[in-house]
Amino acid sequence: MSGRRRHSSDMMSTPDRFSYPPSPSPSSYSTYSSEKSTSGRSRVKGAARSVAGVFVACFSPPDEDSNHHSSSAYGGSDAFSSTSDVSGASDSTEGKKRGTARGIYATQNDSTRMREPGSIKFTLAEITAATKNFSPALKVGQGGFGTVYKGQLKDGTLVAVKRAKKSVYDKNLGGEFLSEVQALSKVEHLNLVKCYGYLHHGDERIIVVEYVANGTLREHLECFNGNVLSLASRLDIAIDVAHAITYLHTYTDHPIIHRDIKSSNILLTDKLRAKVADFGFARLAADPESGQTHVSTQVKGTAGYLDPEYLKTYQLTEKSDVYSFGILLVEIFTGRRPVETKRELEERVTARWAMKKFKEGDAISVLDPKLEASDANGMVLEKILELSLHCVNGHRKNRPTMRRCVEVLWNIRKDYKELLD
Ligand SMILES: Nc1ncnc2c1ncn2[C@@H]1O[C@H](COP(=O)(O)OP(=O)(O)OP(=O)(O)O)[C@@H](O)[C@H]1O
Repeated sequence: MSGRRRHSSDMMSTPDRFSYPPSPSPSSYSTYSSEKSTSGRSRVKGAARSVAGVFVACFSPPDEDSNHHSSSAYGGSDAFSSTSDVSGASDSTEGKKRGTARGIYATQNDSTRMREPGSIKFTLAEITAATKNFSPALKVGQGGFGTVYKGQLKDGTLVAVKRAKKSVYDKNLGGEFLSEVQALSKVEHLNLVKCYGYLHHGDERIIVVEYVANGTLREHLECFNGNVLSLASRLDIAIDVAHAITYLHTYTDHPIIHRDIKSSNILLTDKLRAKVADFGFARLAADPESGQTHVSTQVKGTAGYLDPEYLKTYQLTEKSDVYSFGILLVEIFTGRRPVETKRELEERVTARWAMKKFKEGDAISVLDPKLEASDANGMVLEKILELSLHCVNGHRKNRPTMRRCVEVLWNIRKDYKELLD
């Protein structure tokens, strides 16, 4: 996302303090922990292995086999066995300067014809009109895929126009690009950024998505607009995100694995409702040779969120998203990034630090200092950490499904409201 990035992360442990409303028993998690079919899996190879290897070494997930069943709910193996110096979420690399839009636009062909109503194909004329010829004034961000512009379609719809950078483009990706975007454009959920369509013209690859006006979750955690996200809002946002991922995982007969759940991919509306962005785009940005340039970009850019079992096996499943979601939960309630390289060693990996405190019965000390350390907030934090501890279990089969996470979060919100009433 934009240039406002930093680093952070963490883990969990077992509570036996806080006599708040009963928390889901360990067994309630294990009910949902059985592994799903391998239908949605993919294998990444090549360069990814070497990059990923670095992170395997950094995190070296402990395989505490003794903690598989109900015991795993409390202190089961986690992925944070080391506090090695991990370079956390770093900025994506800038794409090279592109040819001017005017130059491309001058090539009159099919792409400049007006779009059929309902078509997801955009014409270059539409895109250049919407973005005022890719006006720098309308640039809203830069990510691994390329540059993002705010735009307005003829009918007034605000859109985000994501223009692939050169390094992402490859002729061999043509068919895949189209089929991916066509598939993604059918996915509709209140908490997912809607994909409106694409432009595939010459060496241009452009994706047009719903514009979400109120910045990223990461920016809000940093109070970029001067406002502190309340605990209730954070809980709502966590639930919105869980709904979105659950929807992707249960999407028709072809589950979609997001692959890049992180706070900078969560966009907020004016009413602070969350919309998850960039689902399914990882493959669009993949290097056709290695099978995954963007995956390696992600390994670098979002190290703190990466499933250690994925790093070991290169097999991506829905449970990899669950792991990232667990890290995100810790981030939302501590306010810290998954990896905070400037902190002292024991606090550098946020989830590990938080889990340790949680297990010591001192969860409240990891609450975002911008929030009041009240009993009600403490209760929520305890339960959130308990859930995220399960999500970040080193063994994916012990992690809950996203559907289960939703249920747990609903209960936490219910308990919170009751406590406040
Ligand atoms: N749909 C959108 N609506 C409004 N702004 C957006 C939208 N999508 C992206 N942005 C802005 O553009 C920035 C870059 O987004 P992009 O998704 O390309 O990169 P990223 O997710 O931060 O990076 P990476 O590719 O490494 O995951 C975001 O930080 C956000 O500020």
